[in-house]
Amino acid sequence: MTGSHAQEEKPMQLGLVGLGRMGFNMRERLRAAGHEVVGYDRNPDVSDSESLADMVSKLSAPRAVWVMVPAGEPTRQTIAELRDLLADGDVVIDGGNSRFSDDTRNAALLAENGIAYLDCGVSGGVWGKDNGYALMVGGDAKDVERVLPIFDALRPEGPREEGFAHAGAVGAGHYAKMIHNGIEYGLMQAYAEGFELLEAAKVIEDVPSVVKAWQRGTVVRSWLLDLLVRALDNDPELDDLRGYVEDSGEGRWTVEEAINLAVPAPVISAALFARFRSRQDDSPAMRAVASLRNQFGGHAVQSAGPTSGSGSTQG
Ligand SMILES: NC(=O)C1=CN([C@@H]2O[C@H](COP(=O)(O)OP(=O)(O)OC[C@H]3O[C@@H](n4cnc5c(N)ncnc54)[C@H](O)[C@@H]3O)[C@@H](O)[C@H]2O)C=CC1
Ligand SMILES: O=C(CO)[C@H](O)[C@H](O)COP(=O)(O)O
Repeated sequence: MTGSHAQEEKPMQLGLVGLGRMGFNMRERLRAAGHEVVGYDRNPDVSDSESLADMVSKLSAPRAVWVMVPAGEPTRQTIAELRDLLADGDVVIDGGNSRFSDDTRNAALLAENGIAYLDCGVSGGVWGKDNGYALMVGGDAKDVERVLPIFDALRPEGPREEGFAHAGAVGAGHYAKMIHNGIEYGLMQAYAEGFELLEAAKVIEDVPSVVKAWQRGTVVRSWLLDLLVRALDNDPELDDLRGYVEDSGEGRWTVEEAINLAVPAPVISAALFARFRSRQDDSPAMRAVASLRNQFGGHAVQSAGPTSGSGSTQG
């Protein structure tokens, strides 16, 4: 981490649960900023503590604990355990990609023992250690204020408002991160379709050089474009990997919200569905379309060969 934040001056102690791709680097960044981090991970190779209880026992009250484990059951379970290990006046921050609807439940559970709760959407991926993490926080202002030195150490350098937002009450941080990820799906899909079109067009002789040229001065320059350039530097036609794309849930939740709010979100929805399509070897829907065209118009279909899509054409 280069340079410094004016707000970093108050060193804090933090318990950090989950030291994987994100938590491990966050621990590094926090320590580099002068904070004391006591980590716990189920993987003893990276853990500073033997158990969650052991981690908590190494912290001085009032304690702050950041949870950075997989979203869903592992996060809910960790927070339920923290409810019994922590006490009145402590605070828990969930930095994972939890669904915003989990936050009210987690906050209520912790409140039973007087423990405060903040939800924090984190963006920056595995690059955050050096670049900083953009943070979107939900919860009470007084709790946000308490852990501001931690947020300041994690966020990118520069004006706080350009890498940090107290987005609203509990749930607002994860809601903001959900929409961020929905946008991420749409942006990635647009670059991906542009890439495929460039590849398909016979007029373009060097696709990576065109994409690289877009990095400066263009309307479409962005960090995702920079990452595409980086990927094409290593593998100019991206043929070292399969076009199979998983999803974590964030895109689905964004589309669910679009439906709940009756907000048209055709780009994000299409990007989500493109991922589902990427997991199919053949498309039952397209078999139905081909079959119907054949039924009504006698249009040719391809027979299913030993490998889908490679069959012969039938009139
Ligand atoms: N990888 C990314 O780009 C980003 C991930 N996130 C979120 O951050 C969280 C962590 O993600 P990653 O670090 O990528 O995942 P990861 O799978 O690399 O790491 C998760 C870590 O948590 C540990 N763990 C799992 N259950 C545990 C438990 N009950 N107690 C203690 N440790 C436990 C695992 O051993 C592992 O080291 C997830 O909620 C994810 O959605 C958020 C922003 C970006
Ligand atoms: O939050 C992230 C980036 O901002 C994570 O990388 C997340 O896993 C991306 O979402 P998905 O796995 O659904 O593509």
